Amino acid sequence: MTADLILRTENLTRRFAGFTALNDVSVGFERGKLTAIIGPNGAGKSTFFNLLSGTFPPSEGRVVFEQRDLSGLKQHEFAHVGVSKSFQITNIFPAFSVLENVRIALQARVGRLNFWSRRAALALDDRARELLALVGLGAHTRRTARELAHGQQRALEIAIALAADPKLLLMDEPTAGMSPEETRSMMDLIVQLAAERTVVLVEHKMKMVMGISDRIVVLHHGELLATGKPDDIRANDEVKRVYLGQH
Ligand SMILES: Nc1ncnc2c1ncn2[C@@H]1O[C@H](COP(=O)(O)OP(=O)(O)OP(=O)(O)O)[C@@H](O)[C@H]1O
Repeated sequence: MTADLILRTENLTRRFAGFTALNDVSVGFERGKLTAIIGPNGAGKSTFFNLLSGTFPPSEGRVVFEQRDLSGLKQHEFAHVGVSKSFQITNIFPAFSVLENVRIALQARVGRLNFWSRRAALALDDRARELLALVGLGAHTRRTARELAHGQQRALEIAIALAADPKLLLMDEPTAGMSPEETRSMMDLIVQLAAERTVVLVEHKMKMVMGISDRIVVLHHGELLATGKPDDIRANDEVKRVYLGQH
């Protein structure tokens, strides 16, 4: 049986001034699954993420989402085709309330026309509250975004990414800089989100994603080292060798 792939890369390559950060990576991502892209420092994970999310174009090869070649698509067009991302860097309006931050993201999606109808505005508020409840911020809707703890700001970014109702959610090191407690609740949230949509996340810490991912993609020196189920990856000698001494 062939897997139902929502996203695949074909010979994806990215060079920076002659240095090849990602080399000839062809890999598929299954629909409805949680896939983690892992690899040691400098493996090419961020480069891969930025190519998947359209931050910059490949030097060679292509990214295909639902049979559509995304090459040449502008950054904002990714959300329109169903791909949203949550960044490592915060992407929120710090002076606005938590609710407003999500409402603005929802507004961007429905367009200007509906904005002046009171009913439409209330529907947006309801949806924003729903998304905030989903990410665990239901009790914080009126606070300004800058008042939130780091982990809560990351959760807010996710609510903003979900406002586009993506088929595919891309996350770059979602637990970076988090306390152990924040990390645990973020992992729970990721599992919950992955139950309803395809999630691809980049993560430096291998142990953390092993327990929650359906599939793992391992990069090393910009190349695809292995791909498979967590158990296969754990047992893979090359992966063990690459990670030895790292943790
Ligand atoms: N804009 C750039 N210009 C030049 N070299 C770059 C650029 N971006 C990345 N690189 C190089 O490409 C390689 C892969 O970097 P990348 O950030 O993709 O790795 P990574 O796996 O995300 O690493 P880390 O876990 O340390 O974040 C590194 O050697 C890096 O120095």
